[in-house]
Amino acid sequence: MVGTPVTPASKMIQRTPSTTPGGGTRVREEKILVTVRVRPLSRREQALYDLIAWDCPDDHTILFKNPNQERSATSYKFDKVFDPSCSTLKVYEEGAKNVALSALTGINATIFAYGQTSSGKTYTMRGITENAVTDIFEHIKNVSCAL
Ligand SMILES: Nc1ncnc2c1ncn2[C@@H]1O[C@H](COP(=O)(O)OP(=O)(O)OP(=O)(O)O)[C@@H](O)[C@H]1O
Repeated sequence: MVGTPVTPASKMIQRTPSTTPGGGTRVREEKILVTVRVRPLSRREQALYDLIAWDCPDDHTILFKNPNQERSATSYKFDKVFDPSCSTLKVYEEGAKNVALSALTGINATIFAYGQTSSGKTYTMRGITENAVTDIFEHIKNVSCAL
C-alpha cells in the first residue's frame, strides 16, 4: 500500500532579525532550511585579481567584507554556510542528504538552488543529485537483498 506523502517534520528555530527581516526574534515553526555555499574564484576571476567579497566566520554566518572602511561589516545568519573550501560531498551530506532521502519514507520535499548567474547552482545541484541517486540506489539494493 502506498503511504500518504507528508511534509517534513517541522523544526523549532530561533531566528535572528538579520535572517528574517521584520520577523523579530520569536520562536516559530520552520519547514524551510536555507543554506549558503560560497564558491571559490574561477581562474578567470583570479587572473583579474578579483577578491571574494564574503567571509564565513562560522558554519552559520557570512560576513560582507566591506571595502569601504567607513562602514562596519554586515553579517547574515543562515541555517548552514559552506565556505569556498567545502566539497560538494560535504554540502550534500550536511545540507541536502536528509531532505533528499526523506522521499524514501514518503515525505515530500524540495531542494532548489537560487543565486546570480555563475554562482554555482548547476555545479552544486549536479553533485547533490549524483550523491542522492547513489544513496537511493544503495537503499534499494539493501532493501531488495533483505527480501
Ligand atoms: N564550488 C565550486 N568549486 C569549483 N568550481 C565551481 C564551484 N561552483 C561553481 N563552479 C564553477 O563555476 C562556474 C559557474 O558555475 P555554474 O555553471 O554551476 O553556475 P550557475 O549558477 O548554474 O550559472 P547560470 O545561472 O549562469 O546557469 C562553472 O565553471 C563551475 O564549474
